[in-house]
Amino acid sequence: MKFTKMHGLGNDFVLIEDREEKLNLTPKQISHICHRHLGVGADGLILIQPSNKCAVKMVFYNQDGSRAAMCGNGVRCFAKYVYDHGIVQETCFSIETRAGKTNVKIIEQKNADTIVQVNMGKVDYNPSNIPMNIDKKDALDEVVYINNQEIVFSSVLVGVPHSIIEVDHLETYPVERIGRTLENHPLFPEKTNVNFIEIVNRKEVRGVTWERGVGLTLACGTGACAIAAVLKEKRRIDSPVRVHLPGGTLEINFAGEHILMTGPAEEVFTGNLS
Ligand SMILES: N[C@@H](CCC[C@H](N)C(=O)O)C(=O)O
Repeated sequence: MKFTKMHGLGNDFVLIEDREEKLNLTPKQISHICHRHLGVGADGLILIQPSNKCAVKMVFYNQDGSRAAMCGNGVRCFAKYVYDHGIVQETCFSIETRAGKTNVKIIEQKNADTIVQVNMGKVDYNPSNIPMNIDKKDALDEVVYINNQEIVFSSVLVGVPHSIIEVDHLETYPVERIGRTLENHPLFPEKTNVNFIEIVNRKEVRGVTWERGVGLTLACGTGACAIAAVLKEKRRIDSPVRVHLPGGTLEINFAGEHILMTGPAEEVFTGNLS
């Protein structure tokens, strides 16, 4: 089975063409392929399938084999792959995902990277859609206690559930412990991704993401959009905002209620799975 390894700001993926939709990979096989020692090594696995609604369909799995509706860095890699391999010929096209139709634009080739802009759609603030077990109109500035420590967080849906926690110092904050605990908190029946942020100024934010089904990653595209959306809602930033992540920077713009995410995608190597 042929595969291509790609990444977007260090958030890395194994891409496999499944044009006949016959690949029935089990969660165990997916986590084996993504395993850093026993497999290719990746944060997620992406299948490229045909679509009768859009130009092409992206099926996304996390490193642990769980399915996710959307992946921001993954969709940029996917867009680069289908464009470079002639599966689509246009520079602007639509991709079917479990979160709906996503429009992408191949912007430019910059050294090894292709810069891709993705219309990530509207952010959903309704807790029942996140989903979250609270009876409120939004989940901004909620409080939980983890080991008697008060944690203030906001949650939204950007195709997948995201929670945002503002901290004083990203470098010293216990991101793994709090991330894992909030990911699995009973408030979130389908778990949550957790983003820790420090606001630099009205145009720049630093962040790190604990991803559902993965753990700490070098970047998270949907996470960067969730961070920008929550901070804009609270009038703490202005569009466009640059979200600096351990693997690099994403630019997030607002076009009305839609979020535009711009960033790189790079192919690393190809191979065959035994
Ligand atoms: N890395 C992604 C998000 C992937 C899905 C996430 N782990 C989930 O389960 O919701 C991104 O770049 O958006």
